Amino acid sequence: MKNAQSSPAVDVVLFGVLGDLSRRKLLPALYQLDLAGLLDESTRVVGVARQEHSNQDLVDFAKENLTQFVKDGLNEEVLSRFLARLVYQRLDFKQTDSYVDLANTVATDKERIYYFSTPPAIYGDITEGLHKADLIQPKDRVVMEKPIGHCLESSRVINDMVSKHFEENQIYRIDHYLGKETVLNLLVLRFANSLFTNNWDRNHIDHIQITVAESVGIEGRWGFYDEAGQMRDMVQNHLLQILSLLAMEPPADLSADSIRDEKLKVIKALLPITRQNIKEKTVRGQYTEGFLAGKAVPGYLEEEGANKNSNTESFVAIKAEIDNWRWTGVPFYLRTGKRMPAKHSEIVVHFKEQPHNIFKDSYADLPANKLTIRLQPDEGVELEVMNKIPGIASQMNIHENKLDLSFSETYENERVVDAYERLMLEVINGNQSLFVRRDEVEAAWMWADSIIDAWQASNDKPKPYAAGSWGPVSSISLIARDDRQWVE
Ligand SMILES: NC(=O)C1=CN([C@@H]2O[C@H](COP(=O)(O)OP(=O)(O)OC[C@H]3O[C@@H](n4cnc5c(N)ncnc54)[C@H](OP(=O)(O)O)[C@@H]3O)[C@@H](O)[C@H]2O)C=CC1
Ligand SMILES: O=C1O[C@H](COP(=O)(O)O)[C@@H](O)[C@H](O)[C@H]1O
Repeated sequence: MKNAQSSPAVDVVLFGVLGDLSRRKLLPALYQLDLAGLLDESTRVVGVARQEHSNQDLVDFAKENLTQFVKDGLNEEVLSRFLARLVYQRLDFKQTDSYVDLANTVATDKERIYYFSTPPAIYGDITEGLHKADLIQPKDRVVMEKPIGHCLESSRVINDMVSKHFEENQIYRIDHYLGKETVLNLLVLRFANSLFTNNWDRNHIDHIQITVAESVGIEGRWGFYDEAGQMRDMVQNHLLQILSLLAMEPPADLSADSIRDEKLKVIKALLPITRQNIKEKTVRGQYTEGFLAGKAVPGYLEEEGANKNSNTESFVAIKAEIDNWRWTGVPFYLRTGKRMPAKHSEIVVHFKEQPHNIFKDSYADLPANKLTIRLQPDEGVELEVMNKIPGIASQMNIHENKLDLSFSETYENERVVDAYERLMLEVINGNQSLFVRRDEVEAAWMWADSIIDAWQASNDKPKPYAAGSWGPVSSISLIARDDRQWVE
């Protein structure tokens, strides 16, 4: 189908097509683009994996997973059009001499998008294999999933190997939080509203809380997750990306590098957390058995495939500080964890209190204004303000109220697009703005590595918290020490 935005005809080559990310997110995202008429009629999806399978097996696999993961049901006509785009190619990604097989499958007359949905340790092998089979042209692009590496050093090795054969303008380091509607809206909220633009600094803001809570556990991903933990899986990438968009200086424009330059400065200005201050600045936790939505769930150490002695954290809370003109003295409290009471991610900006209260008779302690940005679910923006209660009494009766902009109510005819859909389209169209540059990844690792090193050196075990709770008690103390509390 020719589309209104006329995206180019491409071959999307999905390495790891039978994996978890592909079946839950990537194939559904591509289907949705097809449904929206955003794929060129000759665009194909070449699924690559190491088992022997036929094209029909891939079609059956895709159909089963699209049925499960595409919300709002499937359109039969679009489904058959989409399934007809699929081609399967068997390949052991580590056998770098065997990519000639792939060369016989992918198109030579189209731009190619190589999507690495595999463990990052083999990104280098895949790049080498593609190079040896002469499968990299200047217009081709590569998408690398996060986390890139396990630490700064391993991320450098991986980036070096990929950069040997791809230029930086061909490399799309994906952080799917950058494709979320509400995360993108941070730019609009901050830079299209003078109310916020002019009050977004240490003179007006007391502190900021960023919570990314998940109710899921590790979902059968023990092998990957236990090596990573919540710090590498979520903080090093998603939370630092949110933090940097929230805290960056206004970019000159919306171009990829203008935004990335500003984000990088924020990450570089984060005060290091080291062996000296690790205990006061961070808390790490691990869930034990508990209840979620009334259902008993196992603890981390009882998950399928678990090593009972694992000290990997499934929860992290951090008091982060940005050492620059705008933010000195304003803590950013971050917390993220698995098996928390609900999937609930939000940013709460606590403005400073009024210096003086002329409404003491009706309200002794005027609360500060609070801006809540609901990232997911129930996307929206909410501002807590004080308001007069209507009435004839001569005394002013005032109370706290909310200006609430709910996306689902305000834009009821618009679908909230999944992050992977948006990002896949950006790659197809060759726009790097919503992807992460190498220096950002490295600066983020540098900060995260210091925390991980300090945890290892302290030998402390992660603090237990019951599944279905908001994390270990010590995460409450982390913020209470500053006379503040988490917004629940
Ligand atoms: N799952 C998620 O929700 C998210 C994942 N990511 C990232 O996406 C990437 C993929 O993750 P995920 O899908 O969960 O991982 P999976 O392990 O589910 O999938 C990886 C796929 O790569 C294949 N593979 C691994 N090694 C080789 C090899 N040598 N030759 C051929 N195939 C190989 C695996 O094949 P086989 O099945 O035969 O082992 C598997 O199908 C990772 O980098 C992860 O960090 C990022 C965000 C979210
Ligand atoms: O990257 C990852 O993100 C998911 C959470 O993503 P969301 O879009 O559902 O908020 C997380 O569960 C996973 O462990 C991590 O790898």
